[in-house]
Amino acid sequence: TLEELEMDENARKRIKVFLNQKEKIGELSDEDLERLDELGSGISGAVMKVRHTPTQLIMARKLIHLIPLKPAIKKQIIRELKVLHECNFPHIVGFYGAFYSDGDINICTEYMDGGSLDTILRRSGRIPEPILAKITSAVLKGLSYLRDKHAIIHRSIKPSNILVNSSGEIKICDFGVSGQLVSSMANTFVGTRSYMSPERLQGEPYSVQSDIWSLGLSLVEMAIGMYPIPPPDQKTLDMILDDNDDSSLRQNVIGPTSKPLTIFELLNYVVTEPPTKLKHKSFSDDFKLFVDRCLRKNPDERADLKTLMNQEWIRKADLADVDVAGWVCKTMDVPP
Ligand SMILES: COC(=O)c1c[nH]c2ncccc12
Repeated sequence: TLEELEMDENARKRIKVFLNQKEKIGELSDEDLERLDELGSGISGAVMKVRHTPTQLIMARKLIHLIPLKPAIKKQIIRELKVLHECNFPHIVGFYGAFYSDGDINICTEYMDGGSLDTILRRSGRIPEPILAKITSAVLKGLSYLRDKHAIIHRSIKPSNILVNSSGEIKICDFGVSGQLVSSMANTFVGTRSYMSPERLQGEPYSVQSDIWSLGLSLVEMAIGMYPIPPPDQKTLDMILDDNDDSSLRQNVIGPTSKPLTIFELLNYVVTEPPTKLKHKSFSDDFKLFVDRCLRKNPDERADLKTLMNQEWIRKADLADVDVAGWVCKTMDVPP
């Protein structure tokens, strides 16, 4: 129940509002959803902004195209996704329901008007450290909720799976709640970049420690504004991060000096080379220490959730008063 979870009062209220809106929905179906906008076309499927006509609720609808799917497998995935109805937490995106319709698994969730952090990053260049600290605290709480209450590990922490809205809420989505869906999608990995930990890339058994690696890599990317493998050389980093006003101009002039790595070279880099570090005077020592604790190649040396939640950088973040809502509205031209 919500009572047993430590939540502040207004977080509890928001979840109650969400749940009683959800009661009006009943069974979701394709003909009740009116397409409004495209939110993102990832590799695993597209995400649309939709309106549920019977209730007028605005939702995000993710379509996962999995062919061929035997009816028994489809039914198992939809059944396993029902666990999402019990995932009610301030830092987990709300779930309205899942259904199957002409070849697609449809997952309908809460619409977040600030969108995902990869979109934000493309718009804003990079994310200020105080905002990143709030984001990290939210992600750590979300990961510990999933593990402690549902024994789930996320499996794909990355900027595109962290969502924000104009109320300043920060939530994670797209976690591996359905084992069957995870295995049905296992060999559909496509893409030019990876947030996977070295142990997972090498097919070793992995745990929530693997999510910690992905969090660390995502933090470096959001802090410097570019995918951090291979790590940019110090000159490029100084060029990007030194607070002279024409740094954005010079950033275009500089550009990547070496040719981009192929996906194989990139994955090989993660497994064979030393981990990326955050090195620049514009970042606090606490932040650099936190990232170092996340980006250890040996999962046993990598800090665990509990340790990270007690790190100085996070303790200060939880006490800090940061206007996340204002930052989201300014960055995404969303009305406050
Ligand atoms: C996979 O889920 C999503 O991408 C999203 C869930 N809710 C959203 N709201 C805005 C943008 C993307 C999403």
